[in-house]
Amino acid sequence: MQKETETDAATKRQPDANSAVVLVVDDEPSICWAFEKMLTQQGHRVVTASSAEEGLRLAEEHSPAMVLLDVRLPNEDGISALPKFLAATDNAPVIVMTAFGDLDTAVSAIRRGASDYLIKPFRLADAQRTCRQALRAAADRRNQPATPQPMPSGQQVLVGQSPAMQQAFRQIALVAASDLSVLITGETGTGKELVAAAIHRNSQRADQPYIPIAPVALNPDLIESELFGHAKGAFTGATEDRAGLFEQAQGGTILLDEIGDLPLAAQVKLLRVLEQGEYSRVGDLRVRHANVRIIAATNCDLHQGVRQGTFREDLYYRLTGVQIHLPPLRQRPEDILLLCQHFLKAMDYPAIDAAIDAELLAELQSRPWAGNVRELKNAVQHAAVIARGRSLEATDFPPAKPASGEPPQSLAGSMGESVAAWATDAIADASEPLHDLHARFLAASEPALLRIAIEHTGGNRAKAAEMLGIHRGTLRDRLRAYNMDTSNGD
Ligand SMILES: Nc1ncnc2c1ncn2[C@@H]1O[C@H](COP(=O)(O)OP(=O)(O)OP(=O)(O)O)[C@@H](O)[C@H]1O
Repeated sequence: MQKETETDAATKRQPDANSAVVLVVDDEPSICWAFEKMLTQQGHRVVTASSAEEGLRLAEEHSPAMVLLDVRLPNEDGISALPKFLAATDNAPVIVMTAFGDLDTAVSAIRRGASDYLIKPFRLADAQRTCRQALRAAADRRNQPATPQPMPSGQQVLVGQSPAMQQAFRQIALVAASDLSVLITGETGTGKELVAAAIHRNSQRADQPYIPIAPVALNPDLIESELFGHAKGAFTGATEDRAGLFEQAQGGTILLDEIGDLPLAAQVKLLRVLEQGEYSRVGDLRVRHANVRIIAATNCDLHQGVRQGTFREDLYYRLTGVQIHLPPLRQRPEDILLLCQHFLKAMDYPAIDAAIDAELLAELQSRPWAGNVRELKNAVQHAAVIARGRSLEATDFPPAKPASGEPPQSLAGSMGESVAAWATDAIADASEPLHDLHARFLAASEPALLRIAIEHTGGNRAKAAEMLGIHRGTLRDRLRAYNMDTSNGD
C-alpha cells in the first residue's frame, strides 16, 4: 500500500498543537507513565506502547501528532523502526529517547528524520520543552499551504470483488474520463480517499497536481484564504499576496475531504467555482478562472446538514449530481479475503494464499469492522507482526472493536465480569443473609475511583468533585469515610 502524499499529511494532521494525540514507545513503564502524566496535564491524549511493533500498530490506529520513541526496545530497536514511524504517521515529529553515551545513535536518529532527541535520564522540564517545540513546529508546518505534489509513481490499489466495489470501479472508470465533480460517500475508512485518487489518476489531469484537503485541518479563520488565496493587506498578517490551494491545483484535481465541515462562507465561494469556474482571492476583486476538478467526500449525511442549516442546499444539489457510495465493509464480507491478502502482500508476507484458512476467514467476516477497511488493514498488519510468517490465527488479531454506538465490550465486559465474580463470592462467603451488599460494593470500588479522580486533578478536590459529578462536600465525606482524607480540612 502506498502512503498518503505529503499533501495529505499537511492537511489531515491534527490541527491543534495544544490538544494532540501523542504516542510514547518505551518498554520502561515509568517513562510512559511520566509522559502520560505530563502530557495529559497539558491537554494532550497519550497512547503508550512497549515495543516498536505495538507502537506502529497504534500509530496506524491513532494517527498521533507526535511520537516519543525509545532507542532500546525489545525486538526491533527505535532507530531502525524510525522510518516506519515517519511513514505510519505521515512524518509527524518523532523525538528519540536514548541513554547517555548513545549520542551517536541520537545523531544518526536525527539524520534518519527524527525531529529531536532526549538523553536519558532527562529532566521533566527539558522533556516538556522539547515536546512543546516539536508540536509547535509541526503545527507551523501544517499552517503553510500545501505544496502541490505530482502524483506518486506507485499506484494506490483499490481492491474489491463484491458487487458494490465492482459497481464503484465502473463508476470510477466512467467519471474519470469526464470532468464532472463527484461526491464520494461512505463511512470512515471505506476507501473514499483512495477512490478520489483513482479518479484523478485515471483522468486526463493525471499528470497535474492532486491536492487532498481536509477543511477541518485548516485554520478556521483562514480557511477561505487557504483555499482561494488572499491579497496583501486583506487582513492582519496578510503581509503579501498569496495563492491559495485552488490556484496551486490549477489544471489538476482537488479532493475536499469531509466537505460537511466547510464553513458557510467558503461554501458560497466553492459553489461559484462549481457553477462559473470563477473565484477571487480574499481582499481582491479580480476574478480568476479555476481550471480544477472538484471531488468531495463525506462520511456524514449532508442532507441533514442542509436541514440544520450548516450546509447550503444549492451546493448539496450541485455536488450530488454524480455520487459514488462505498458501503461499509460489514456489508461486503466477500471483499475481506482479497483485502487481507492485499495487505499481507504489501508487507511481503510469505505464503499468502495459505495464510488465512476458512475458519479464520469466517471469524473475520463476522466482525463488525466499525472502522471499515482501515481497521481491517491495521488488524492484518498487527496479526502479521505477531504470526511472524506462519499462517494467521484469530488470536493474532486485536480484539474486535464494538460497532459504533455500542459500549466498548472489553472494558465494560471485563468490569462487569469482575463485579459479578465479586458479588457471587460476597454472597457465598456471607454466614447470614446480607442487607448491605450495595454498600459493601461501594466500599470495595469507590476508593479507587476517588483516588484516580484526585490524582488526575493534581489533588484539587473541587475539580475532582466536578469530574466525578458529585458535590464537593459529598466527596469530602466519602474520603473521610474511607480514611482517605489526608487534608487538614477543606
Ligand atoms: N478497497 C480498498 N482496497 C485497498 N485498500 C483500501 C481499500 N479501501 C480502503 N483501503 C485502505 O484503508 C485505509 C482507509 O482508506 P481511506 O483513507 O481511503 O478511507 P476514507 O473513507 O477516506 O476514510 P475517512 O473518511 O476516515 O477519511 C487506507 O489505508 C486505504 O488505503
